[in-house]
Amino acid sequence: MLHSNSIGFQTFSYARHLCNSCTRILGLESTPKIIQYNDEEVMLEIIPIGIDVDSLLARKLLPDVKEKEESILRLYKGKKIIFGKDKLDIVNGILQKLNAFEQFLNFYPEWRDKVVLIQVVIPGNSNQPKLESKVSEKITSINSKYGSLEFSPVHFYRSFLEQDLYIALMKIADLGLITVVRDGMNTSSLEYIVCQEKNKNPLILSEFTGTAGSISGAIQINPWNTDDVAHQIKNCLVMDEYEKANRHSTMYNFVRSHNSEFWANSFINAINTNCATQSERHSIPLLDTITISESYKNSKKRLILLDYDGTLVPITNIPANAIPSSKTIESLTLLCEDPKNAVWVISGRDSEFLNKHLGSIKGLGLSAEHGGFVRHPYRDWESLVDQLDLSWKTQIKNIFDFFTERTSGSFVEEKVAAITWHYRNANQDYAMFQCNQCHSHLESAIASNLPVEILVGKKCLEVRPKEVNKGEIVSRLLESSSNVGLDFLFVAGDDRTDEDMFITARNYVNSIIKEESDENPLKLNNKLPKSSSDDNNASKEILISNPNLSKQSLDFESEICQLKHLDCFTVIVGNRNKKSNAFWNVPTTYNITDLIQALSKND
Ligand SMILES: O=P(O)(O)OC[C@H]1O[C@H](O[C@H]2O[C@H](CO)[C@@H](O)[C@H](O)[C@H]2O)[C@H](O)[C@@H](O)[C@@H]1O
Repeated sequence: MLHSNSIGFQTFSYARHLCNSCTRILGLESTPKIIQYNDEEVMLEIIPIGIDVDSLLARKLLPDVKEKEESILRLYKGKKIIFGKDKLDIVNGILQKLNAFEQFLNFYPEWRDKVVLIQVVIPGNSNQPKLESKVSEKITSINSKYGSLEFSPVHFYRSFLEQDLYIALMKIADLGLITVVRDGMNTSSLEYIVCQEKNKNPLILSEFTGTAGSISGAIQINPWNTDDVAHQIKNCLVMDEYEKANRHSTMYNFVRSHNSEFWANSFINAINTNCATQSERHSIPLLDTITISESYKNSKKRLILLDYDGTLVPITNIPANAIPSSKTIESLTLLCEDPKNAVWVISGRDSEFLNKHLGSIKGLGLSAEHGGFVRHPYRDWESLVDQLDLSWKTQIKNIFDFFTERTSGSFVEEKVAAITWHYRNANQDYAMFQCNQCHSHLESAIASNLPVEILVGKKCLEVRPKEVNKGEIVSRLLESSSNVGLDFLFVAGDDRTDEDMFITARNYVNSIIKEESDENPLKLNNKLPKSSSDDNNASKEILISNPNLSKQSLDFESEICQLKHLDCFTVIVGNRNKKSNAFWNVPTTYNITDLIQALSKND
């Protein structure tokens, strides 16, 4: 399933169950609409099944059907007919139905000779001899207790039902009774509603059916609640015509509008939309180094924001060993020496580590623990988490220690305001399993009660304060007066926490465009692509952020640049097929090192 682009579900709860299983068993990240799998997005759609209403409406008028209706009515003259058709499977709730019907006859003796339950049972997916004998016993017991020589309250047909007879039974029924304890795309309820177009008789529907979520005019029941179902049977048999008509019209309108054609179209639309989004996403272009070099050269005020692990420095097995190369240090030093540049390393590492390896670079800005601490160039470290309650750390540490003891090779990295459990050096299959257990425990038992966010990192689980993220620190830097008049913005990162930086950069560019378009509406509007009025911001943003465009676009871009020039380059390091908010991609940290070296010598 996880190799699909889209998965369609009958109900929201089925989609939720899959999400939960993927998060808890496989450790995947998910939202109610998306499961993240191997850098791919599996889209979850709720598309309840529909039936071919028109052909059923036509079929029910056939003379054969009419004939069968008349013969059944003759057979059960003077009786109310309750109808049910189910497969002989444990989940179809036949026993629950019989129990409820028995209770109804028990509670309401005045109805004993006046109602018949016609129960059609078709063979199930497997042989169910035990269930079959229980059902037979129950029917015999009801019929002997409440029936007579002339009349049996339960009429049981065990066979495949010919279509015309099935339609005739649904047309003449006074009540449809569906008591399944679990099902998916069962269409019996929909067929019953269409067949009742004229009589408008009610439907009792188990809350566990796949259609219960959409058929709001039905009487919903829990099939395990025998007494309630018994009472509802009686209420339906005495329901007034006005209520019947109201309930039926709600159900019928839904079934008509959500027919099989609508169902098929919903699937096709979902697949088209999702595939289009995914193919767009798959084309994160490789960073055009000529364009960025030219842009760098022509700019006068630059902001350069770099993540550390996986961006400036390759991933290593032991965090302490991930240290910058001399080439990286030299390039950063040169970049910082240029008065046009403000250069920052924004990392999840703690301040002590960043100080040790990057602290001596003059003019370099540092941000530690995902923005919890900052060191402006030539200043001391400043804490942004002073006011936060960090008492949760002890509780999280205890949980991480528990998993560390049981996962050989894993360890805990404790920082001031965050805490990380690393398992890169443990047996991977087992560690992944442990990580999922730990994650699941944190999500269900801890996260909702504590002011924290849980992050699935690269072979690690990290817990940090909710209020802290890299986007916040980027936002502060962009808003700071020292960055007014910025004309070159470069942001590079490799993991989930860096996405917050990309999003903030994108929003910043969009806000500038909005400002410009508000100030110069004519000039900008004349230049906007005509077909994309709803998408104006996005188009403009791409034009600004992605200078590698067609001639026509470049003309438009240069027009914007005259208003206010800003070239923004957001770059994701690693797999270019990965979902990201960055516009550009480079495959490895070495490309970043080469790039910053080239830029530092470029001016
Ligand atoms: O924001 P970053 O600079 O990317 O830091 C994120 C985390 O990086 C470190 O862990 C990761 O890198 C280690 C060294 O390559 C690797 O062994 C580990 O598996 C990775 O998860 C760091 O230890 C964490 O504190 C940072 O939050």
